[in-house]
Amino acid sequence: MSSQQERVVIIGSGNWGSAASRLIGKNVTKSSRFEDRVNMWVYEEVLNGQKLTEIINTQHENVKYLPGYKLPKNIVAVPDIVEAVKGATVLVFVVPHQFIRNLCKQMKSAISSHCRGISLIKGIDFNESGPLLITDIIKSELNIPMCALSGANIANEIAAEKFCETTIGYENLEDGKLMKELFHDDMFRVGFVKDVAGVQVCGALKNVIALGAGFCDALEMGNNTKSALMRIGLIEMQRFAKKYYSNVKVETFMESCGVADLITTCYGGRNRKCAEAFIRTKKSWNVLEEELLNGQKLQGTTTAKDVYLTLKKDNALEEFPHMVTIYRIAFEGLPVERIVLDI
Ligand SMILES: NC(=O)c1ccc[n+]([C@@H]2O[C@H](COP(=O)([O-])OP(=O)(O)OC[C@H]3O[C@@H](n4cnc5c(N)ncnc54)[C@H](O)[C@@H]3O)[C@@H](O)[C@H]2O)c1
Ligand SMILES: O=P(O)(O)OC[C@H](O)CO
Repeated sequence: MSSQQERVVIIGSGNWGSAASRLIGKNVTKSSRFEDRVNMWVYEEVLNGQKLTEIINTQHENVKYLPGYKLPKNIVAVPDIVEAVKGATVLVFVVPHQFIRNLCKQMKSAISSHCRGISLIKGIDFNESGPLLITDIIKSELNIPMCALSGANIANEIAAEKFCETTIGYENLEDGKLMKELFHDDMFRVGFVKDVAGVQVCGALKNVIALGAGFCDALEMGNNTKSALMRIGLIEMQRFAKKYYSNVKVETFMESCGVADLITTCYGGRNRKCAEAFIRTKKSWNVLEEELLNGQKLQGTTTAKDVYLTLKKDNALEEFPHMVTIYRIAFEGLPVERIVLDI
């Protein structure tokens, strides 16, 4: 190991975190630019009496979040976040968005000034002044430059090495190229846009539109209806991006992180699945998350709520009728048929 080499650390080990570790673990060994060993911070839990970190480090499989796929042996599960990030020069953030702030606070003291990061997180945070990008939260906590990666990327399909594309949003092209080396492969094609905000707004808001797609599926409305809702959703995603991030590029919505992710998530994602079940079973979101996702997390419900509250505060509900209807069906008992009638 040379001291010039990049030390990569993955923060998170869920479904996507584990699938991403397969790409990263393989790619670091192909280039002398990187150390071979990659620490993966794991939120520790015990399965049948054995710690998840021990299972990963001995069986090389995340049997809970990505069963059936081996992780490369150079991926090392570490339960202590400060120990995991020690000496890191590249941080890959891939946790459900609600945990990011707390994790940054925990690791802050161990992060060096020459570190760079990339967020694979699809979510957004909000405070009284408006929406907050996950990369901006990380930047403000850790003071490191950030890229974002998002795309039509259902983790299990990537683990199965089925072809897909993704998009890296960068501010500094050299950082973008470094991140591309970590992820790109014949079956996982990386594209670039100089639009960190656009990539993340797409990734967060498609989760809200996916709830609408699930409601539509519960109504058995068919493909034409779902396509109409997706088209309207895409327009509202763009409108939201322009309203809060004036530099977002319209081309970003044509990349994998935009229209392609919207399509994949409205057909194959967890948000769609839980939203259909929400209507069919009348169970609460928490119960459905617990029953259907085996520890994986829903992002769309929190985002739908935060988007709604932000738009309400800004007197902008009328500009976003589809996202408002989705919120009201999800949280205010609005009849599901309104998903179509409100168009
Ligand atoms: N799964 C996918 O197909 C996919 C694809 C692209 C992007 N994403 C995005 O990637 C991000 C991570 O999702 P994922 O699918 O890897 O995770 P996941 O939903 O599969 O798993 C949840 C993870 O959260 C961890 N966790 C639980 N409680 C925690 C706590 N208190 N603090 C910290 N961590 C805790 C669990 O250990 C687990 O690793 C999300 O923003 C998601 O939207 C997911
Ligand atoms: O399962 P979802 O709904 O969180 O979506 C997964 C990915 O974001 C699809 O690209």
